[in-house]
Amino acid sequence: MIVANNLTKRYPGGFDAVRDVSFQIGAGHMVLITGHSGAGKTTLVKLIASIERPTSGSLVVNGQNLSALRRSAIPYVRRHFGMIFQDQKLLFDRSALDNVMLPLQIAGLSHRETVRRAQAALDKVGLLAREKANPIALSGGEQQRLAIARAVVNRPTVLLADEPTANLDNDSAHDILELFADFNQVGVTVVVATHDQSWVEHCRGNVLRLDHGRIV
Ligand SMILES: Nc1ncnc2c1ncn2[C@@H]1O[C@H](COP(=O)(O)OP(=O)(O)OP(=O)(O)O)[C@@H](O)[C@H]1O
Repeated sequence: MIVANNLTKRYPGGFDAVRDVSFQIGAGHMVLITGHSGAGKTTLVKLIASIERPTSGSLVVNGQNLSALRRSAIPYVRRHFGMIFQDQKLLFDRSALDNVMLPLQIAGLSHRETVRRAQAALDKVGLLAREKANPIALSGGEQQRLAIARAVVNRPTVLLADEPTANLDNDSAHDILELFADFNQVGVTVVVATHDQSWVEHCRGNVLRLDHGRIV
């Protein structure tokens, strides 16, 4: 469950990218954040991911008030999130499998369990046959699926994505939407910021539309 009350983010310089926003996202729901360019979508996703901190208001995720957290507690909270950002930050000096193994290595899992889970995640996104490939050798859609495998390998309760289908052709974009829907089917809360209209149809009533930082 994600509950925002009167959430505001003011960037240095005094610009309010998110203004007095309140909403609730139920556990296991799939919710779209949409709106014009500059409306505040990325900022809202970063607030939920605790990459940015609110200037005022409260944001409670899975019962924890992120606005009141000590900085040192943030990495622990982030473990509940799988995150997919426009700049995927894939490591191009490692194989696809190594990229997906990384979060599990950081979490301290045994090598055997790390390989097993990373291969299962690659299988889920249809990339197991490419496990040894360098990400540079993958298409845009495949790189995005690799980023998704890495985001879900830690079994997050919330999957957050910012424009996950930007720069993809229609077919690849559709595959990504289906993948998110599959994770949502098994109970993962999915929050996606996008301009892509095909997601609006899929998410039906669960759309947060932003206009100049406010929900409309
Ligand atoms: N770090 C920052 N410092 C100052 N202003 C910022 C910063 N990040 C974003 N902004 C401003 O906040 C507003 C909202 O930006 P944001 O990236 O959240 O919008 P968006 O809806 O995701 O846009 P887009 O669809 O173009 O990615 C914009 O006017 C942007 O210029």
